[in-house]
Amino acid sequence: MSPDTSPLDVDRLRTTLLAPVGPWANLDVVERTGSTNADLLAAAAAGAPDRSVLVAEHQASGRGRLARTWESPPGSGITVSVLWRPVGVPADRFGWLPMLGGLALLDAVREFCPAEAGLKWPNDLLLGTEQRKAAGILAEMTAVGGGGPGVVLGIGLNVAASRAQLPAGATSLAEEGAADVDRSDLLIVLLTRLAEREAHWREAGGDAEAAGLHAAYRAACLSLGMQVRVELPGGETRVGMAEDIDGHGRLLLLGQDGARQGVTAGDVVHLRPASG
Ligand SMILES: Nc1ncnc2c1ncn2[C@@H]1O[C@H](COP(=O)(O)OP(=O)(O)OP(=O)(O)O)[C@@H](O)[C@H]1O
Ligand SMILES: O=C(O)CCCC[C@@H]1SC[C@@H]2NC(=O)N[C@@H]21
Repeated sequence: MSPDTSPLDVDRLRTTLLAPVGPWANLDVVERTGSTNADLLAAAAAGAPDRSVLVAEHQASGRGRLARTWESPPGSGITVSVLWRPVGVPADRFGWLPMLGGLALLDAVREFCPAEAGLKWPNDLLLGTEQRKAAGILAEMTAVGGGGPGVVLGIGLNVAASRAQLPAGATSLAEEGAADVDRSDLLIVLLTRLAEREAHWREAGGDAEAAGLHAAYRAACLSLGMQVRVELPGGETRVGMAEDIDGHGRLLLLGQDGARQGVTAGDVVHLRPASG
């Protein structure tokens, strides 16, 4: 399997996705950068508009949660960041954006890949019978000022890479039965689904229940119903049944003593099956 797919068709992306035809205000595709999230956060601080998109063919220092790295063999996947400034939505509801992004990603992946797909709370897309990680999502708040509160949501998705090119435990669409995926087609579907879900959420004032997000996420989340061990900063761990996601996007754990505790996504160092 070759890691190389055709280069992204920038003209087609722009004519399909940019206003007035499409939902996005700005779309740049760069050949190479360090991190699309870092670049778009800097652009946001300099006043980049709501609904800006940045895509990289080669991302040399992609970042994941908690200063981890995101590895992406050049031209073999999708590395994209979007900027939203959801005017009118209270910032304490922005915690739903990574999950909204996960649902849009799942919609897109299911159109191209026959394998079983689901979401691991809060930010991973898992594929196949072994439930390996094929994509990750990183949401970062924009700096205060620079055009109102906003969020940069970054998505890394493995499309054509072989397992040998990826970190242990990872997989790609190609490895799970989706050969020869056209990355431009996939990116168009992904950015369309992202814009639809976010517009719906924004119209609902960020209310995940009203936007139907809560129910959709519950149905897509593989973590729910499992006994899990959550490692928190400082080495603290919590074990319990992952019962639900609450209105703020926190994972509700039901402990063996019957007590319920909410876990915030940003605090999770690791979330694993309790037996693992
Ligand atoms: N292209 C990639 N595909 C899949 N996984 C990757 C890729 N690049 C990096 N990773 C892994 O993603 C991890 C970051 O994701 P995250 O913070 O969700 O941790 P995790 O290991 O997936 O979760 P957990 O420890 O809770 O099981 C990195 O530590 C890295 O091992
Ligand atoms: O699994 C994770 O922890 C999240 C990974 C997020 C990776 C994407 S790739 C595009 C964007 N730019 C980055 O530097 N990170 C995100």
